[in-house]
Amino acid sequence: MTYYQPEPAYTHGSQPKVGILLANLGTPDAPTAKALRPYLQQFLMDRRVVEIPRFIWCWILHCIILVIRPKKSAEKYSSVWTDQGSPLMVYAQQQKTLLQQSLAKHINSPFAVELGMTYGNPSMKSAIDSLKAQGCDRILVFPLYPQYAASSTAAALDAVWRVLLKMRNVPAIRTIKHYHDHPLYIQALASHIKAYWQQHGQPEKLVMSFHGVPKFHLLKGDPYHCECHKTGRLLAEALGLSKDQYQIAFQSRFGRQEWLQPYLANTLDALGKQQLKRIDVVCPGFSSDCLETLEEIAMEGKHLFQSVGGGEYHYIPALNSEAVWIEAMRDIALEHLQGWVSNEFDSAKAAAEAQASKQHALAMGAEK
Ligand SMILES: C=CC1=C(C)c2cc3[nH]c(cc4nc(cc5[nH]c(cc1n2)c(C)c5CCC(=O)O)C(CCC(=O)O)=C4C)c(C)c3C=C
Ligand SMILES: [Fe+2]
Ligand SMILES: [Fe+2]
Repeated sequence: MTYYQPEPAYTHGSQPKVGILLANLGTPDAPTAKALRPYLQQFLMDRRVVEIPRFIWCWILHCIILVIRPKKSAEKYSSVWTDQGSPLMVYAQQQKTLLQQSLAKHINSPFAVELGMTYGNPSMKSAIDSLKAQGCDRILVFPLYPQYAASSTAAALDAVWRVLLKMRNVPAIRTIKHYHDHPLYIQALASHIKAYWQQHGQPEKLVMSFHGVPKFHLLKGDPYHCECHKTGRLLAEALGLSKDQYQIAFQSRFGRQEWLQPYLANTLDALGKQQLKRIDVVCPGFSSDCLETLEEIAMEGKHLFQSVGGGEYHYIPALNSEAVWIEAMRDIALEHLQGWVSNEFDSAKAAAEAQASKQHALAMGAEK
């Protein structure tokens, strides 16, 4: 009997392989109360997500929330569920496949890409086990959250550490903390929004909606609020928008505590009452569409805005599997893989350096 899980057999002289672990939140296996209950339990028991003292929270969660919420959430999930499954899962799988294909054109050494979820399936353990079984002894963790938040990014990293704690032969690990201000991410968002406007025209105002977190997270040092604002400012600059042409808001408030403000619901209410002819809403913090964008923003948000006198309402889809986003993901990954893989840039640079040193040696020889 051992505390540590069994290791794949060690082979001498095998070529080191690099694994890229795409980490995302996770989603229920089905849009039913039965599938929602274990998913919400795992999610809402995470101290990163809810920081209320355990003895009080366990009681509230099990006696109230897990009795009421699974059925309500299941109804919402049903309204966005696709033939292939939950939108978050469908897009995450597409991102994984496309990133693998795109990286294959740029990396000349062995690598593998896997998808691991903080909650639900495929679990972080199954993803790391698969990478190890494929021979990866170096892993880059790439959270699909552009802005760092303790309740999203750090929760995903915790899930990775929990797996490593039970491992004898721990791989080398690198993590991507954030890319909220990365020029490639901002460019991907801007070109995606411009393409949408070319097809559908431009609104009076662009609302950028980010997932909210409790306000005390900001007061206790979580940089998420500031990173959302920086993304918003850089995106507005890239789109050439003046301050009165865009607005930042926070969605998905949960519970009674104060969350980051302004709340999206209040923003939509105010803009609707101003009788704006058209607003567009985009969610730059979500790398793919999911319940929170497709139901809360595209459906509920539209109803809110129009029920108080607002005009046209457009939800601009997330980056999902857009080519600009896959290319940005690839280049962000390559930046963090430096020294771990040999890519075509390295090969070209190495060839140029070899050529230069050869010429230098020849010249030195000629001088003698
Ligand atoms: C309880 C507090 C919550 C915090 C804090 C929180 C932070 C947070 N969440 C995301 C991204 C997503 N959240 C999603 C769903 C979702 N979020 C919460 C609660 C908190 N999130 C709940 C209870 C749920 C489940 C749905 C519901 O019952 O309302 C999703 C969508 C998942 C899907 O299956 O489609 C995403 C994505 C971030 C980025 C974040 C912190 C910045
Ligand atoms: Fe959430
Ligand atoms: Fe929500």
